[in-house]
Amino acid sequence: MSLYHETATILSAPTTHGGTLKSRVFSPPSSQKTPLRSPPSQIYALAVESTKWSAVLSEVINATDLLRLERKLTPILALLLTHDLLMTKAGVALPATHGLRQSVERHRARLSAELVRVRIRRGCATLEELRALVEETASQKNGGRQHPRWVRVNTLRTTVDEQLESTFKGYEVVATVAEVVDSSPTKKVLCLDGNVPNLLALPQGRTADITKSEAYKGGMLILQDKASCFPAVLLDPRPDGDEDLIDGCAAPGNKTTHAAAILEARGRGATQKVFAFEKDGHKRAATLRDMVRRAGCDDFTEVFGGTDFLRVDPDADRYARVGYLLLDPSCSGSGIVGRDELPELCLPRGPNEKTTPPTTKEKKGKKRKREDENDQNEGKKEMPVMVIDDDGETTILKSQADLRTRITALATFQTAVVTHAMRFPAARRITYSTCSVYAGENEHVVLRILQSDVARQRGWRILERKEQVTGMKEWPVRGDADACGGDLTVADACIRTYRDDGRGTMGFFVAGFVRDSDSDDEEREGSPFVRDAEGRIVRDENGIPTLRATGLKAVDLDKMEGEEEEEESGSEEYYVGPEGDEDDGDGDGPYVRDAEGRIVRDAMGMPTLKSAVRGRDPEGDKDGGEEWDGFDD
Ligand SMILES: C[S@@+](CC[C@H](N)C(=O)[O-])C[C@H]1O[C@@H](n2cnc3c(N)ncnc32)[C@H](O)[C@@H]1O
Repeated sequence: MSLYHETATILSAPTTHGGTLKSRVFSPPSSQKTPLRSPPSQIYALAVESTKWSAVLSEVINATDLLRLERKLTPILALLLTHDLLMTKAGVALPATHGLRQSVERHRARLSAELVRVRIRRGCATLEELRALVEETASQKNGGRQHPRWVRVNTLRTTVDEQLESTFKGYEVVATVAEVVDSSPTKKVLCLDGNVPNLLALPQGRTADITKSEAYKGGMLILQDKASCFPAVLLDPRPDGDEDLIDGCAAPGNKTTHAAAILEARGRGATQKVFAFEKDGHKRAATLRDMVRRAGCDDFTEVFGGTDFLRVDPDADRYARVGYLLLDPSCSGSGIVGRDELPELCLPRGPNEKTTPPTTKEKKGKKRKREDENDQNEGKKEMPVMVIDDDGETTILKSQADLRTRITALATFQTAVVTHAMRFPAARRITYSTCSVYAGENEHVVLRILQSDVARQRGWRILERKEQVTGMKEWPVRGDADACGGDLTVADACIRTYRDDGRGTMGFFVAGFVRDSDSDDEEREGSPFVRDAEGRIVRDENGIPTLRATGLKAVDLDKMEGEEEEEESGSEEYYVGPEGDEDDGDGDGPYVRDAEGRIVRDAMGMPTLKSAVRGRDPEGDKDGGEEWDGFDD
């Protein structure tokens, strides 16, 4: 069977049977009689792209009367072949003499001419504009209107400023995610996120700008949902004490490389390391290694592929200095955006279907039939379903009881992973995250962890909201109080995101744990040196640290003799622009820039809005004015 027949079969199967399109293609049930001969990735891509284009292409096919002229073509085959003929560079992936290929190539000129008409009818001046419109429409159908394309700038290899000057040159920098998602799909706009440093939001329609860029290929840009950046930000690894960091469930490596980038940006100690564990010893481990290398942290990150984190000995010498652990174990993946949703498939009319409008009687009959079908589908939609976990595991769930059993099993594993992490002797900060929306995998797991013997014996407690790093503390969506048994402190400490709430993220959950005996503040209390907001020891240009007790340089004899230290300027000269809207019409966007045109950020990397600076008393408030609290909220 050809790629086209196989894809047609997959697309024709009722979606209530056999799970999502992805699962049907990549993990077909063992009951499937004939295994797929074409590469699953090709089938999947053809199915998704043709579905996205199906409204446009059905109009083209209907206008050319293709199905009446080519009686061997079914509507779905006509759609798939026309897609490849008109929308891909390579054309139809069949030999030139193949009957299917000829059946559409014979009509190439008319099909192309009709495509131009359809494009003009949709008000698009170019095919590129039509493509963007199709992408936009598809993402709206996925609830994607609220979902920008999130891009993490990998500071191990580049900076936001460098990227604004290169990959995103010519982009308008706007102040809110809403402006990005509401802009025209072809518009070059982006915004800098207000919760996660070095994260950009772009319109979905500009994804190709990223994926085709040298920066992306060179590991400078990483496509990562905003919510998936929260764990590394909340973990907040610092260089004090030269503590090592573990990612216990690491592949494909988004969070490992993010945590490594944060550590490096803060002046990683010369011996500080990241250990990344991945149970899968094959593809996922290879992807993790590749990502670590591409992201540029392989010199201080050790990858342990094929290693079960639960079997790693916390008391081994190698891990004696592990202070931070990031845990993002397998979960139900129920918060992932776009997992089940495909845009609606519109098929062209068959040769015998009428083009004239149906009579009232026909309409009534059809309506009743459709309602019957819908009712049946509604009944079937719930169960059975095939769920794919976030790490690709497929499970068939026949009933709500099955779902509960699955969540309970996952929760037991998730609890075991975090309580195991709590056994590392020097550990003092842990994050636990899932891309699940179920309380059973989230708040309930947090409560179980807090009540565990190891947590009590070793002094672990929840990382409260007020102790969280800037950006996470301000995130407004918190844990579910009921699911936390009414414990408001724990609920407020938990961070949630929902995929349909207009904040542009996937569904996600993260919570942090700290050890009381070893908390950050106490650690810093014990430190003899002054540290900046990022935890770095403050040094002068010669590298001499500043003593906390005296505020003097540790070996600065002049100062010790009482000489006044020259006051640091503290406030650079910023061009803020005249009063008015955020952009001020000066063409350089809503943010404050320094004399060299770079966006000014605070110690956490958050950009400074002009409006925030404008309200400031020029004499007072030298340390930054209003606190940044995010764009979305
Ligand atoms: C949710 S994914 C991690 C995603 C990753 N944090 C990221 O952001 O790229 C969970 C990963 O944990 C791995 N895993 C599951 N059980 C594990 C275990 N006991 N030890 C180590 N890794 C495990 C899975 O194979 C999967 O790759």
